[in-house]
Amino acid sequence: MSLFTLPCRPSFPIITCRLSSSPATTVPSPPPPASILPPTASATATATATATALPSLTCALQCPHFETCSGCTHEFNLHRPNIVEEATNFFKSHGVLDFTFDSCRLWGWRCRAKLAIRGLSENPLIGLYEEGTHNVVDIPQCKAHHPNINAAVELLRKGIKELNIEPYDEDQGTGDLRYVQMAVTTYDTSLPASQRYRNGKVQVSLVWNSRNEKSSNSEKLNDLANFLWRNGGPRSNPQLIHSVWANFQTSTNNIIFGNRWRHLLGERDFWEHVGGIDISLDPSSFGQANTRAFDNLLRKLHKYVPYGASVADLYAGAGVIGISLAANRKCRSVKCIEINKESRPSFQKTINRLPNSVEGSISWHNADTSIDPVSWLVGSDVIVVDPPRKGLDTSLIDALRTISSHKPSLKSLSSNAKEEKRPWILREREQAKEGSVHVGREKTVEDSQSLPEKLIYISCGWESFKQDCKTLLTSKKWKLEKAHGFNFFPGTQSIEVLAVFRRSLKKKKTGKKKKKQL
Ligand SMILES: C[S@@+](CC[C@H](N)C(=O)[O-])C[C@H]1O[C@@H](n2cnc3c(N)ncnc32)[C@H](O)[C@@H]1O
Repeated sequence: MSLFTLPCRPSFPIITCRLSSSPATTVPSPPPPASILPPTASATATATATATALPSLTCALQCPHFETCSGCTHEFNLHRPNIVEEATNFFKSHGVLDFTFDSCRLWGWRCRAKLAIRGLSENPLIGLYEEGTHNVVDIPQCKAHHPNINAAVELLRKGIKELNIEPYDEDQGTGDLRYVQMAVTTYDTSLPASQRYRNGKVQVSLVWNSRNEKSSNSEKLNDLANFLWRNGGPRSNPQLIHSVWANFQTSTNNIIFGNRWRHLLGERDFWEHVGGIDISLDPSSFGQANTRAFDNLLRKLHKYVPYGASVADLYAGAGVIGISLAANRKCRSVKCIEINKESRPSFQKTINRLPNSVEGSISWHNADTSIDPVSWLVGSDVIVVDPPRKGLDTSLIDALRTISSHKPSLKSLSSNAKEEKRPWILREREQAKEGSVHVGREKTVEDSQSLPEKLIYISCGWESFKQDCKTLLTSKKWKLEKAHGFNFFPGTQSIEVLAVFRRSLKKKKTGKKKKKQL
């Protein structure tokens, strides 16, 4: 059976709403009647409008899994979650009157999904946990997923049934298949740009309940991978599956991935194009779920970084933000700091593909931002932070709050210098070895001692952002200059924030010393 006769291959909604400014007093539109038809391609719109002007009918989730699945909490007005109101008021109260909100793509936006697999081989459940439980809800028609994730899930379901693959049983610790990660690449330059998104190919990572590929159930794993490849690989038209990976995990905790990864079939490297650069992402590295919205954010971010700046990208993952700045803003130096060592190969591949015209030093450091954060601040003009939902580490917040008191200590300088000898840099095309340093430009003493003038905070956790923002502002060391919101997770009450802070410089005393009165 061809993939396209599968009953659950969804239609492809491509409505895009775009709000350029965010009036604080928008009245939410009433919910649409239950019987409205799903949006169609003819409803495509890219409009600059206020929320009240947009018909809510075109912006409703209309997902059959709403309420049973925990993924979405917000059914109507996807283009403008209520939190935007709160954000607008929050930023206004801190002096930013022109907060903008980009509502981005409303359906089919999720290009990266981790799904649990439970149930029985004859009736597998592939989806998310029901709120507050470990009961998996099947979500074959998820409206958030890129449609090709849903198609790949259906193919996987078919494979599980045909090959009698046993889904994982959490209580017993038995079964074969625990989770699947599906990641879509829309990078295919053989297609016209307008067709690339809808023809995205899916990298499938099967989380297998065994220690490694030599375990007794590994034959089944290979059978399942071959099934996916035979039915969705290059022989199917259009190709659905980009590649198949295995991850081995036997622990009984809730951690999805184990440490062992194996590439099984298809292309090993996964490429995407965002922020003006080609990026490589291995399945073990962090990747943003909403590719299009992330691209919008990066393009906005570029404008806030001066040409030739020296940048520290903290919580960098595979360094996508930092490298994109290096390429677009001709940065003198970019340091990416990331705790997960698995992100290193992706960083290296991305660097190798940069055009030769990108000069300057770009490095990736496997380090914990919370340990000696001052050493990353000193010598940078701009700090970019993109922490997990819980927000900035306390030690980093403290370093930023007391920033001007950081005369670069000998410790900071030497620890930075020490790090500089160890980064995983670099441009393999220049045959740099691990442990060697590529510096496009010698570091000057002046560089090493300067303190950042700008802090750019990218946040996926609104509550922690508000807290961190207030802490920075009450320190009087930072002023909030600009803020933008992006609809990274339509269907939820979450937004991604890009906030720009400028360091308050002490005014120099201009008056002459008063003469002592005689
Ligand atoms: C929201 S992700 C952002 C990744 C990257 N900026 C991107 O957009 O692809 C947060 C990243 O911070 C990393 N991280 C978490 N705690 C960290 C720490 N203490 N020091 C350094 N990196 C950390 C995580 O591993 C993850 O890759």
